Amino acid sequence: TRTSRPQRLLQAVCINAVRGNPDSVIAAIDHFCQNQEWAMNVGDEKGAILDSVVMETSPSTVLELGTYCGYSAVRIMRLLPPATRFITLEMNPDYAAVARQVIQHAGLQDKVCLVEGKSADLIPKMADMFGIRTFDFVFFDHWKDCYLPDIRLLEDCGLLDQGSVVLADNVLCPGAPEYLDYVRSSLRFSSRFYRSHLEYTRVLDGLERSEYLGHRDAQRD
Ligand SMILES: CNc1ncnc2c1ncn2[C@@H]1O[C@H](/C=C/CNC(=O)c2cc(-c3ccc(F)cc3)cc(O)c2O)[C@H](F)[C@H]1O
Ligand SMILES: [Mg+2]
Repeated sequence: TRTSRPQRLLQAVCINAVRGNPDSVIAAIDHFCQNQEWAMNVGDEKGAILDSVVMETSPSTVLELGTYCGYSAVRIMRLLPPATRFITLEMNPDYAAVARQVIQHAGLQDKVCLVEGKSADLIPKMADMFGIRTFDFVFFDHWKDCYLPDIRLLEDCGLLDQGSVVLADNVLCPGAPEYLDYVRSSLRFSSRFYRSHLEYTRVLDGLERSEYLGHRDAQRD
C-alpha cells in the first residue's frame, strides 16, 4: 500500500478532527482504530486512567518514551498548563513526522517538545539539552524490553525525585515482566497496578504506576 498506517491515521485526524481541538483529535483517532485499523495508541479506556494519574500528579515536567503517532502526547498535554515542560522521544522519523502533524492539528505544538532519537542516547542529555533536573511524571509506551533498562537509566541520571511518578503502558499485553518484578521488589518504588484492557479490544492489559521514594539501597527480599 502506498501509505503507512500512521499516515492513514493522520488522514483520519485531518478529515474528522476540528483544528485546535485536542478532544476531537483523540476521538478521531479512537474512531479510526475502533472502526478502520487497529493501532497501538494507549486508547480511550487506558487513556482515561492516564488522564486521572496525570491530573492527580499535576506535573510541571513530563517525559514520554515512544511518541508513535502522538495520541498520548495530545492526551497528556491537553490537561496541563502551557508552562509545563513536556518532552516526548521517538526514534522512528516517519512516526515522528506523523506525530508532529497530529500534535499540530490539536493546537498543542507550542507545548510539546518532540525529540527524534533513542531514549538510551537522549535520557543522559536531558539536563544539558533542556535544563531539566528531574521529571515529575514519566510515561513509558516504547519497546517493552526497554522499560527496565530505561527506568534504571533515569535513576542513574538522577532524573527521578522523591514523588516522581512513572506510568507504564502494556505491563500485561504485550507485557513487561522483568520491569514489573523490578519496580514491585525495589525499595525505591511504591507500585500499583491499574487493571484495564488492550486498546480497542477486550484483551486484559493494564498500567503500572510506580512512585519514586528517593535514593535508598537494598532490595525487598
Ligand atoms: C528503545 N528506545 C526508544 N527510544 C525512542 N523511541 C522508541 C524507543 N523504543 C521504541 N520507540 C518508539 O516507540 C514506539 C513503539 C512502541 C512499542 N509499543 C508496542 O510494542 C505496543 C504493542 C501493543 C500490542 C499489543 C498486542 C498485540 F497483539 C500487538 C501489539 C500494544 C501497545 O499499546 C504497545 O505500546 C515506536 F514504534 C518506536 O519507534
Ligand atoms: Mg502501549
